[in-house]
Amino acid sequence: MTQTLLETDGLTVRFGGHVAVDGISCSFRAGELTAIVGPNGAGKTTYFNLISGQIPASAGRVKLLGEDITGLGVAQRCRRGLGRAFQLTNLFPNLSVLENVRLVIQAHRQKGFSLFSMADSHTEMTTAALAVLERVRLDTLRHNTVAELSHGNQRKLEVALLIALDPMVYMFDEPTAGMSVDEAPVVLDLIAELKADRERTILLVEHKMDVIRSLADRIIVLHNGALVADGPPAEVMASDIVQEAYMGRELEDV
Ligand SMILES: Nc1ncnc2c1ncn2[C@@H]1O[C@H](COP(=O)(O)OP(=O)(O)OP(=O)(O)O)[C@@H](O)[C@H]1O
Repeated sequence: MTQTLLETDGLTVRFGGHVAVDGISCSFRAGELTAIVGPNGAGKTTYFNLISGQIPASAGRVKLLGEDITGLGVAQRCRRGLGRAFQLTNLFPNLSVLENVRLVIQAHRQKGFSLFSMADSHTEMTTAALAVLERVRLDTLRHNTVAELSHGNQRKLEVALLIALDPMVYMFDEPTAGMSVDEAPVVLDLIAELKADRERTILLVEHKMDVIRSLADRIIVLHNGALVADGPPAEVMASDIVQEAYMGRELEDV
């Protein structure tokens, strides 16, 4: 049986009187790409924020590889294998693209500091960083600073940094938003490549139907903070519940 990597169990967050994520219980298995869809304000980003630890849950649990990580912060979850695309604002805009990737690799490996191994590991980490940059076709821009990159290339760098972390769970939030028609396929191909590695699971918040169709093995639908549909793409997209959610009609009766 395919291994469950990530689970949320009754995950809930309230902002004042508003329940933004309402008791979501869901499991994510290795080798699966799950698209998370729903109308604006459905709770998709908030669900992501709860999983990655950006905001604390009001109730419920998050489990990674069966272990309860609800009480852990973002960095601790990241170290355990939960990877969400970086906010580039958290990086070093005046360092080069290569330096940024190398720093992530270095931080991730957390090797003990040794003068003898330092030179070797520096060379090895540079090689590893370059390999990651080649995968997103940013190797030719490796000496540019992050601040000099176009928006599309900054998004590609976000994906590169995530790959450098080598997580068990990849979380992408509209990874091709703002990219040109030329730039988007590189990122989509990469996500398809990551998916081919049957040991990871990928969560994708996405509005673009063509992207969902080409990548998703499964779709979960959120509406008013609740999980209202879960299944294979063709089935879910054809369901009344999704048709109604996207038409903006009420779901109370469902
Ligand atoms: N920090 C917050 N304080 C108060 N309300 C919030 C907060 N964050 C989100 N919300 C509310 O929670 C609900 C869900 O928002 P969320 O951004 O998760 O939706 P979404 O499905 O990601 O929408 P979109 O597709 O527009 O990005 C919305 O009503 C939003 O206004």
